[in-house]
Amino acid sequence: MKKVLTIAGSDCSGGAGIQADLKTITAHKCYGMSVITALTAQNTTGVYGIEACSVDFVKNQMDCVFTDIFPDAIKIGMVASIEIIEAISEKLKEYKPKNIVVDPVMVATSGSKLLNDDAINMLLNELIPLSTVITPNLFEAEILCGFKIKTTEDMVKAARKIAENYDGHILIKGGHLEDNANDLLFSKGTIHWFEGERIINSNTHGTGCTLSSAIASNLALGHNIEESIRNSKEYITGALRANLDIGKGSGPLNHCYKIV
Ligand SMILES: Nc1ncnc2c1ncn2[C@@H]1O[C@H](COP(=O)(O)OP(=O)(O)OP(=O)(O)O)[C@@H](O)[C@H]1O
Ligand SMILES: Cc1ncc(COP(=O)(O)O)c(N)n1
Repeated sequence: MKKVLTIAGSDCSGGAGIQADLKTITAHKCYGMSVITALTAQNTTGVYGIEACSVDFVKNQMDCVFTDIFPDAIKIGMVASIEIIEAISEKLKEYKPKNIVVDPVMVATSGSKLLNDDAINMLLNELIPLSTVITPNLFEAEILCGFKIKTTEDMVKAARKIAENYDGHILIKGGHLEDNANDLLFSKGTIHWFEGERIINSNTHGTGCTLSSAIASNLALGHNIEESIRNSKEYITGALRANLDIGKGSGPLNHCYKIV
């Protein structure tokens, strides 16, 4: 069985973060493992508290995973602080795993900050260079490229700008576009669109986490980057279509739609 590690924050309500990742990894019939960077007290209506893990404890978790069950792919989500980013980078350089998907999580859908402002440069300079693919949403891509993104043309310009300082694959997600949910893959100068019909469903808590852990699972299973994104987009579309409606705010996805 292929092994997939998620390095992310915990969402006690199960919709995003570690919990969404492990559900997604399991739905892909891979073995899921987790390194928790922070605990969040959150639900579908908002984030009500964050307790970051100590740096030593993040390193301890990473050592436990890497020295015993070496992952075939890794998804990195909420990393919380400069110190935690440094710890993760140090351990990735030590163990040199392949297939690293970085979802540069900055702000929750509900508007709460999940990354300290002073940590953005560290994310850019330390963690992103170690990744195979990054999966910013429109807001995160704006921070990475330095200008506003409103249209699909802007998405291409943003990807070109980000690629000036980054060698890997860039997937800019169009979930927050006004019309279709089209995602752009920019790989070494080549543009590839993954078109997605917008599904009318306000329950989108954890879509970014789900997509990035689905991509990591597909890479672990041996698919190339384009196949991995195509399969992951299909997975997320199904999970949105399956229309789970729980909680008082923007609810989670339905990961059970494919499980027998
Ligand atoms: N209403 C929708 N219909 C179809 N696909 C969607 C919809 N909303 C998001 N997606 C898809 O879900 C994936 C995640 O994109 P999105 O832009 O929502 O990421 P995100 O903002 O990081 O997610 P999160 O809400 O977890 O922060 C993308 O493939 C996007 O196209
Ligand atoms: C622990 C954690 N990680 C990531 C997100 C982003 O997901 P969303 O934007 O859907 O709230 C989150 N809310 N919580």
